[in-house]
Amino acid sequence: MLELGDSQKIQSDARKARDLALDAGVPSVPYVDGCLEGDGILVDAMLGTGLGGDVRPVYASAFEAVNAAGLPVLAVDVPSGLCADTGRILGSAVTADITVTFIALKRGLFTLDGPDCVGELEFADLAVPDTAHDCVAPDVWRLDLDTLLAELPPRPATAHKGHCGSVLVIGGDEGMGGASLMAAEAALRCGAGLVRLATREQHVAAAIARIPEIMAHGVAGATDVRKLIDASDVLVVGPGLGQSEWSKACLQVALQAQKPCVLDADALNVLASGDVQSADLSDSVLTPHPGEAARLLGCAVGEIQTDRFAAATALTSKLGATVVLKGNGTLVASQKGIGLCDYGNPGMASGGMGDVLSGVLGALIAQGLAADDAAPLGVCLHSAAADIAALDGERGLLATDLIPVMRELLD
Ligand SMILES: NC(=O)C1=CN([C@@H]2O[C@H](COP(=O)(O)OP(=O)(O)OC[C@H]3O[C@@H](n4cnc5c(N)ncnc54)[C@H](O)[C@@H]3O)[C@@H](O)[C@H]2O)[C@@H](O)CC1
Ligand SMILES: Nc1ncnc2c1ncn2[C@@H]1O[C@H](COP(=O)(O)OP(=O)(O)O)[C@@H](O)[C@H]1O
Repeated sequence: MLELGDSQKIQSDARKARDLALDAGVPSVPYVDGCLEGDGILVDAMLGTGLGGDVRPVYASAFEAVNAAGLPVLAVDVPSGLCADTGRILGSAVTADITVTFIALKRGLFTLDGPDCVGELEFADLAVPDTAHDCVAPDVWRLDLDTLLAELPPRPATAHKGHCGSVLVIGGDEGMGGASLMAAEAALRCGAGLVRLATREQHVAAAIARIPEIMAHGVAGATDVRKLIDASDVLVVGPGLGQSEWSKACLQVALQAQKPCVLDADALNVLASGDVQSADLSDSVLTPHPGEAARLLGCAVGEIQTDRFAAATALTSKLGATVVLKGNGTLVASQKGIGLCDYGNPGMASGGMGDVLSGVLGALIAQGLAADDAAPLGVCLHSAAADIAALDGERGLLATDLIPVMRELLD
């Protein structure tokens, strides 16, 4: 046992654990620079869930030494330096190979920096009885794809395309026709009965050539879009929408329609700019990445990432919608609480991933799910598909690679 800091100051349970170790004959020596040479396993039991502000320099230098030692690291409960509540590294943290967490899963292990510090996660309940857990309501739910998939009703044998809902994707300003096309393709492949696309005229031929099942329309402005909105059940607005006058007119008419919407990308940016009048979004899903979330809340990206749980809650309260705060450990916030998706991988950091997600969500709402049920399922489906697709490698993973995998998972 290597003791870091003043052992006289160790209190409560930490002191009990130290005394037990000493009573059991575990030799104890002070931690000094260079003492980590040799072989074996490093057990990181330095700092835990009580950590408040940034770690002090003496700890930070020990963390760096642990990380540089080249030995396997097992962290107990939480890797030292990681905030168990937010998943943020508090200045410096241990990067573990395995973390054994006790009694309950801590939400910070699953989002932001958490997964990078945790390594493989093991859970030990320490035989705490269920009655103790019954006294504490979890504030975040870990989403499970199989459980969520069970909520999607099977198609009746008599189903026809009119039963499966119609999605209208609105987007694809100059230079971004691909974004709205990816959303439309994902919506069709995730089971929407009909998919229409309202886009710039110049993208129509390419859209039909790639996917003739999509009804692609060139729209010049609000009047053209309104006709398509009237024929559709769910609107997916934003992929490649841009922020031009055309973009604003398309978004405004969509919001006025009071139909369930999935708002993504530039729809969120235009909404944040205040250039359109918002509407009742209670049946809608908004899918900001941290940059878009910052614009919507009028703060810096760093503030969003400092506490993603607080940011997701603030967004759902401010906008009155189900909110998907994207990124490593995506959060789904609604009136039901916060769901956390721990599927997904860094291969997803490539253009178009969010556009595909918006189409998935549109398809699920079109098939009868409420916004706050479609969002957790769609997010898990998308990220779990990315994990399967990334078995061929994370680098070079394309957003459209997810689409056939999602189809398989859905069936
Ligand atoms: N093939 C296509 O047509 C594509 C079109 N796209 C569309 O392009 C439009 C604009 O996308 P841009 O990428 O320019 O703008 P973004 O708003 O996505 O990104 C602009 C800036 O926001 C911040 N940001 C983005 N992601 C972040 C994250 N995860 N965490 C923290 N900060 C983050 C960064 O500072 C970034 O430089 C959207 O409408 C989008 O749908 C993109 O989806 C890419 C593919
Ligand atoms: N490192 C990561 N780990 C897990 N998921 C990620 C990671 N990076 C990106 N993603 C996911 O990929 C998608 C990216 O969406 P977005 O940033 O809107 O992309 P785009 O604007 O190119 O469509 C989101 O679903 C996000 O959660």
